[in-house]
Amino acid sequence: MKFAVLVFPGSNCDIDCYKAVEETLGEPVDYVWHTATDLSAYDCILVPGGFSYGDYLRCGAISRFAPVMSEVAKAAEQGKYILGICNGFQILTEAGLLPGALLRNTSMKFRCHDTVLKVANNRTPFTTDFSENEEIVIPIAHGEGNYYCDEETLARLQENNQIVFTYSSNPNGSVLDIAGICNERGNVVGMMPHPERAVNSLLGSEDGKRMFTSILKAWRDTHGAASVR
Ligand SMILES: NC(=O)CC[C@H](N)C(=O)O
Repeated sequence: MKFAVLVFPGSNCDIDCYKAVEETLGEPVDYVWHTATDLSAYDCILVPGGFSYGDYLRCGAISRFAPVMSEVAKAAEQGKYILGICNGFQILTEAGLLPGALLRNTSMKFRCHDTVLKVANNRTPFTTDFSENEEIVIPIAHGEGNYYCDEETLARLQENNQIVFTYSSNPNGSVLDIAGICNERGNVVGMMPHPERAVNSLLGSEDGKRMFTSILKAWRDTHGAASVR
């Protein structure tokens, strides 16, 4: 299974994502610059955190126009796995690949600490290695993580089971304590907490590891035993 880690000017969690794949899964992974126009070689695209384009205008508002983003949309349509973490989540909402928007934290402060998340949906390709309603520890680091959507969208998210993670203690004002969501098909997930920073007990938690092992398992399930290395 081949992973791409997108790199925008100002990404700063790209190396963490790369290492998480390399060390947790040992699968091939490449950095892919934001000007790339071909993602056909990749099975999973990670859109990492950071401050792409300096967060100018609004987090993710400029990145959504990067050349690589039309390839990300194509990959999403093809059913490939796409995970946007923090700034990556912001970019995916700005690009319209996930509904809603990320607003300033209600505290107006950058929040950087561990959070306890509840796994609200363990049936996405990214979450099957968790149990339903399991509580896991994953850190956050953001100034604009306050998930917002209108009531109609929220009702749809609930009906389709698209709320993937919720906070046990809401750090940013997100509607319904939402920490992560998926698209209707489940192959695109966006979340504010950073699973790639929770892949080793030395980092304080290894709960994030299971997002990576889940993705690999999902891919192997759909690509047959021949894909097991
Ligand atoms: N760690 C991140 O990806 C930060 C995201 C974004 N720059 C914010 O502050 O909200």
